Amino acid sequence: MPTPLPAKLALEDGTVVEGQSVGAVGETAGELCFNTSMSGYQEILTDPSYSGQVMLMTYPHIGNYGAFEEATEAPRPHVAGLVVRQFSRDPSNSDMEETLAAYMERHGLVGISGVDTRKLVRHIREQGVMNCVISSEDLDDASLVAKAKAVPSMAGLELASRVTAGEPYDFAESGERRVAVLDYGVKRNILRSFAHLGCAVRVFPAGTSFDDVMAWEPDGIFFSNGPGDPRAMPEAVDLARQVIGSGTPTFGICLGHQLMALAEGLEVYKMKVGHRGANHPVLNLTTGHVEISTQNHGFAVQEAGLDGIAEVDHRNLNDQTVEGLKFLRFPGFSVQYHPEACPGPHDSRYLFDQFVALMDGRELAQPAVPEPSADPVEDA
Ligand SMILES: NC(=O)CC[C@H](N)C(=O)O
Repeated sequence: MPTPLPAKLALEDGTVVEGQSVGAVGETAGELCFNTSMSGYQEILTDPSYSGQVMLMTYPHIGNYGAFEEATEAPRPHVAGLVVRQFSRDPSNSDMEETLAAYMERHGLVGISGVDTRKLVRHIREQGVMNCVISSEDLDDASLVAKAKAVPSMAGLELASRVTAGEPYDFAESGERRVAVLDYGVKRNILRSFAHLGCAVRVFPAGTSFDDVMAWEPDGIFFSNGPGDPRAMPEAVDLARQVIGSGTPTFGICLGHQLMALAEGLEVYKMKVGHRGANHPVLNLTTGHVEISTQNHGFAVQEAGLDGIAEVDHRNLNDQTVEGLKFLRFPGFSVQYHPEACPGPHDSRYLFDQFVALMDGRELAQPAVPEPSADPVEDA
């Protein structure tokens, strides 16, 4: 195996770290984020919500089960770059179609390994999220730091137009009810989740007019996840306002949740450090149960001003931030986290069933949680 080329990671605050090039040789830039998932690197790399973000994986060993199409959330990677502690260059897995290195090279994805990821995470946690550059071409510290400083801030950045569908398309043509998906960078498993529950699913590009969405006669409207700052998306907020005004059942995930909140006059803010991982505890305030959730967001809905507009029905147990809203003025709800998982646990999958119930005009059933067994061996 050839010796990997040297690479550097530079942060806008002047921090520079040396490592080895992984994936494509080249240079990339974006907001440096970290994800605490212990597996699922492919789902993370291909999540369109990560457009414009360089992903640092806190799990120390990445690439160890190779790469395969089935584990992707989109046809290509969307992260701007990858930062890892140890990169597996010679993985072995009967399901893999290629190595992660080959996948990254094929898609021009630049990465760096050999980085003290724990130290960097502690740095970002203390200082707040910041922009960075990874390069295996330019190894001059001052030049790299200057490039990192020049990366536009994520605050105020509209990125959904980069990843939305070019044309409307049917993901599932037939079903008992029709879900119109507003695509700001939708993950495949959200579409699969609706189809699996017997929904016809039509995906509409960002920028589709209210009339064009309604002409399809949807039973429910879904605002998808996606990259960037929702406050820089006035057109999408306007559309959400029209949808809300029509009284059509509405559901939103992550960016979609933020857009629905903005449409109802609530505020969204940029967090010091976002939530990204597959192990974040969320309290369901209706059932009193804790869900272990998948998360990927750097913005959040402000709790102030909710009176008469929405109730917080899910809350993050790490920092108490708003994780879910039940709206009071129209039939709709939204979550900041990811019930579609991919990667992650399925504790929150019931939210898709609840949306189907809302479209059908049925009572929203709460998820059944098994009683813990007295004998831990029985659980195994
Ligand atoms: N996964 C998402 O939809 C992310 C939403 C938004 N871009 C944020 O970072 O908060």
